[in-house]
This record gives sequence, C-alpha cells and structure tokens, in this order.
Amino acid sequence: MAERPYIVGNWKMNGTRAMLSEARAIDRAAQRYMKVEVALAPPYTLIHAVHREAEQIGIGAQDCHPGAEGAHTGDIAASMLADAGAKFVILGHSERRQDHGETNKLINAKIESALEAGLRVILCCGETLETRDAGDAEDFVLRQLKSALPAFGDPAERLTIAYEPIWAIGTGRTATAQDIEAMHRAIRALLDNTYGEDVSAQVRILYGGSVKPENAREILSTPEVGGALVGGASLSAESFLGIVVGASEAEEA
Ligand SMILES: O=C[C@H](O)COP(=O)(O)O
Repeated sequence: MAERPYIVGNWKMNGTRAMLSEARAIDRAAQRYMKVEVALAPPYTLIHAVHREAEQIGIGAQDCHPGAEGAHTGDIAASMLADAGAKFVILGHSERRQDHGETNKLINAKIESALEAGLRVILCCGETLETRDAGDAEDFVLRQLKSALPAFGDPAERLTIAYEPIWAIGTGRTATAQDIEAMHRAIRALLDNTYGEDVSAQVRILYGGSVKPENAREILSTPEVGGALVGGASLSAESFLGIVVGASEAEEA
C-alpha cells in the first residue's frame, strides 16, 4: 500500500503575498507530523515564493496547459511549473471542468504533459448531485477516469486520484463514510484492472469535499482513503493543521 496519508491544500483563486505567513506556519508545523505527507497548491503567482519558504511540504499547481511551450496567451506549461518549484499539479478539478469546459480528452493530454515534465499528478473526478441521485455516480466517475487516465506503466507513484463529489465541495456537506469507501473501492478496482495490482497499490486515492478538522479523522480512517484534497479549510494554517493532526491520528490508530 502506498506510503503516508497525503494531505493537499488547494488554495484555488485565493492568496496574495500576505498569505505567505500561513504557508510558512504550515510548513514549520508539518515537520512535527512526519507520518503525514503535506502539500500546498497555491495560485501560480505564489508558487515560487511558497517554494522558497518551504522546507518540508511539497508545492504544486492547480492546472497546466497540455503543450510544452508556444503562443498560448495566459497559459502555463508543466515545465514552467517545475521551473518555479512545483512538484505536482492538480488536473481535472470540477471547477476547471465547469468554468473552462475541460474534457477528459484534454485532461488526459495535460496529464501526459505534466508527467513528461517530471511532475506528480493529482487527477480529480466526481459526480454532481443529480448523477448521484439518479444512481449513476459510480459509472460516471469510472467513465471520467477511464477517459483521462494516462497509459503508463512506469511512474505509478507519480499519480494520485482525488474523488470529490461536486455537491460536497465548499458546501459543508460531506459524503458518508460508506459512500466514500464504496467509491474508493470502485476506483481501486479500476486501477487494479488498468495497471495491475502492484502498480495500483502505489496510487493513493484522496477524498475531497468539505474536509475540516472536525471530520478529518473519521474520513481519513475510512478504508481506501489515502488522504484529502482540501479547499476552504487549507486557507488558514490553524484549520489545515487540524486536518493534518486528524490524518496523523488516523494513521496511528
Ligand atoms: O480541491 C479541493 C476541493 O474542491 C474541496 O474544496 P472544499 O474543501 O472547500 O470543499
């Protein structure tokens, strides 16, 4: 089974240089919880500055362009992220799919490009409430993954999946532990079939959607949950570290 629980903060479109003190506090405190792998994905504008501050935590980005370079105004290539100090990139987040019409095909191309640039990838998936209520959540998520997953057999440790039910993002609602476990088991079975069990075992499956200090321990104790992708609660060191503590306790239990 893959290593330590992975707790990743996604700052989304939040953060100016004034937030560097939060990143610094997270980094310093993370050194006390070595059983947990802690990472932050600030906006592009802060990647290099947070990277320079960080001694312990991993720094990543929230998106990249599928191309290597060229005339794409406003876009950022994976190699440029790596140059700025990023070690991973979040791809296929539901907010990118909704706000920018990202398709699984495009996300697949971005993944290939990110891996080529030496980055780790956190591939997001998740269903809407309508899809869940219609009983199609599992089929929908597995279809998303089948279309987006990279055809690699080699750097499995560089792939992480994040299951984020869209209706749980930023709403205060979380999926039940049973629903999370069932979906994570379905994703694990897909990874087993796609890459073989040895490779699949190296891929962590994170849960995302209103993870907070109060629910972190329960969620992170759920079978097949290898960590959390945290939005709102990652914006303050205090609440994010509360989740890190929950992960550490879940790991020790
Ligand atoms: O990337 C993070 C997720 O979208 C979860 O966001 P949230 O913790 O604010 O619900």
